[in-house]
Amino acid sequence: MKKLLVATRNKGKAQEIKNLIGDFFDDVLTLLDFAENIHIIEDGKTFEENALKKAKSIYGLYRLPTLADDSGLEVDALGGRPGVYSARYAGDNATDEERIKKLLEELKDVPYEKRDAQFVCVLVFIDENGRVYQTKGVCRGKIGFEPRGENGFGYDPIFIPEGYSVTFAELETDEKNRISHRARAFEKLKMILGEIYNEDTGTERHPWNYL
Ligand SMILES: O=c1[nH]c(=O)c2ncn([C@@H]3O[C@H](COP(=O)(O)OP(=O)(O)OP(=O)(O)O)[C@@H](O)[C@H]3O)c2[nH]1
Ligand SMILES: [Mg+2]
Repeated sequence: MKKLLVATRNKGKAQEIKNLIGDFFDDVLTLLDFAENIHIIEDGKTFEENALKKAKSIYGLYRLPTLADDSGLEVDALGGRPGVYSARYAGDNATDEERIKKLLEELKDVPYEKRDAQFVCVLVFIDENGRVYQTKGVCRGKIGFEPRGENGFGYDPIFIPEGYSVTFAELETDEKNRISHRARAFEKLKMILGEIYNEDTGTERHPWNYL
């Protein structure tokens, strides 16, 4: 029975990760399944630092294969903000609605052609031997003028991915999971997992950093 621990307390993210991880593990647990309230302080300046800290903290406690996802929304007109502060953008206990409201307020005078943004996802995976692997995925798009759609989580109702006229929250779950920043980071992670866990494929090993 091969277990994966996912170092997240975010329900929307946890669900997407379960959809995206494939069949490398028999059981995928997140911190939401744990009775203890494990809290990791995300004080890194980059997604990479925070993802590594989350993965190392949980691996250090259980020594099982562990995955962490640090992600966020970078808005060009705001010089990349909220970025690593996406979760805390409107204060520690704010809701998704409050974060969206604050962002739309900050962008109220910015015209559509200047509302470019990107979602970024960095994954750090630590295998049962303590080896660390990192991948990254980016999805570019625009910030809309009002929230639209019910699917997804977080900033999804205001993010319109490139090549689309609807928001992430208006897309079917499967469609978001084909094109999102997280989907792109998972494509690369799954190549690595394939090499770690299906060693008999006879293929050349790739460099471990798939950034
Ligand atoms: O609309 C969205 N669609 C996405 O696909 C997405 N991915 C990330 N985010 C937002 O970016 C922050 C991540 O912060 P984050 O990586 O620290 O996660 P978190 O604190 O929510 O949970 P944890 O994994 O740290 O426990 C949070 O505000 C998320 O809402 C998204 N928003
Ligand atoms: Mg967090």
